[in-house]
Amino acid sequence: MDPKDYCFSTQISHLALDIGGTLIKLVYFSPNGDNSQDGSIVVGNGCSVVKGRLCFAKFETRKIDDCLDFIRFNILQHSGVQHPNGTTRDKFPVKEKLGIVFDKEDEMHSLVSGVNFLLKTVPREAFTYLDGQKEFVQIDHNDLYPYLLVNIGSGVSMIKVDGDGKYERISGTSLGGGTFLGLGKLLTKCKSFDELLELSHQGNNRVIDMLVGDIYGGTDYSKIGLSSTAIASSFGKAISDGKELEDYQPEDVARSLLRMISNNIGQIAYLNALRFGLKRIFFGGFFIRGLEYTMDTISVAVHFWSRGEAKAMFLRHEGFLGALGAFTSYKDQSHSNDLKPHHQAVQRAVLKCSGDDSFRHTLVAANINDGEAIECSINLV
Ligand SMILES: Nc1ncnc2c1ncn2[C@@H]1O[C@H](COP(=O)(O)OP(=O)(O)OP(=O)(O)O)[C@@H](O)[C@H]1O
Ligand SMILES: CC(C)(CO)[C@@H](O)C(=O)NCCC(=O)O
Repeated sequence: MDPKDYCFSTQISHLALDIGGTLIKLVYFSPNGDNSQDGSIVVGNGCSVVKGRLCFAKFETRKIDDCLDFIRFNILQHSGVQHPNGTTRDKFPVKEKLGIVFDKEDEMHSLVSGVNFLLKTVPREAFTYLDGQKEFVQIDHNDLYPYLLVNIGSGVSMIKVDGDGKYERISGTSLGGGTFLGLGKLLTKCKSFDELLELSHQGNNRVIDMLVGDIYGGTDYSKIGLSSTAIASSFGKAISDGKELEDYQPEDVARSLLRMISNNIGQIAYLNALRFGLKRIFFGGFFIRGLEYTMDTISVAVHFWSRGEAKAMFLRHEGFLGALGAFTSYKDQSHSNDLKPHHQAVQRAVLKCSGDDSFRHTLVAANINDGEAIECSINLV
């Protein structure tokens, strides 16, 4: 288990789930203990406001049962929701596994809603990262659109956003976070994303990447704007080094791989921004993980190719865009006559569970410290 994982108990009243190719993202609302007894303050018209926090957790998709146990424990223990037969131990079909109803939301729609929500409501959400400097960007709500959203998950989606609910997926690439982790595991024998990142911190990409200087006798190719230290060919030195994989340090391989993936995404993003005349590019997805080297590489690629015209921006809650967007669509249910508690799920994955349905009576572990909680209140109609 990840050392950052720890056990805890919290109260979940509303939740949204995004089940991706690599990770499951969970956004849930946890009411404050200081609300009135049923957790809400009535404000009139039968409307009540509940104060609390939006919390974030992530789980590996292959360990979906941990996620379901986490939700089940925290919803059932606190909210008194009962399984149909009143016990948490019995088997029940996958859809009913949690004893709650999920409404499905479109993935791209959720991503866009998530970013718009963050940019409009959460202060100091967006920032630039260049030359080791993180600078928060003041977002003018009247001058937010258009922008390009680049979501780097297992694969990469590029979406032109023109307004609330106005967007088009204009491009994508299968060379994304999954490629980095998949190739990284094969090439370095590391077991996890964190291990691969740790390796990449210590590595030197120049050992394997072929630089412009390697081809041009140590000099810049200034006529076409390439410095001697620019990468001419990722992994290119391996062609003629006469080395086997084992002869390279895993740290250097990890570094080259991270650089290659980040550079490539930065370049494709820029080209798409150019295609539609977009000046602002927001990068999200769990691949980024707030990592300085990744953000720097992407920013440099965008800066370099756009000659400073376009700006790469990052988001504090980068990994939870889809789940947040699904969460924000709760309001769409406000006029529903259906009194069952609905929760949101990004529509893209079939829930898969192992055959073992026995409920563990331990507190379930979740990696909850990845996204800062957001203080907020929700209206219940
Ligand atoms: N703890 C982690 N475990 C596994 N991958 C991680 C972890 N942290 C960051 N990553 C990176 O994030 C990527 C997954 O990002 P994200 O959760 O945004 O995408 P996804 O929803 O799983 O994929 P997709 O949207 O393509 O279905 C992984 O492929 C990996 O590169
Ligand atoms: C398939 C999705 C949308 C799933 O999140 C994502 O992994 C992705 O955008 N992949 C890239 C696919 C492509 O455009 O080549």
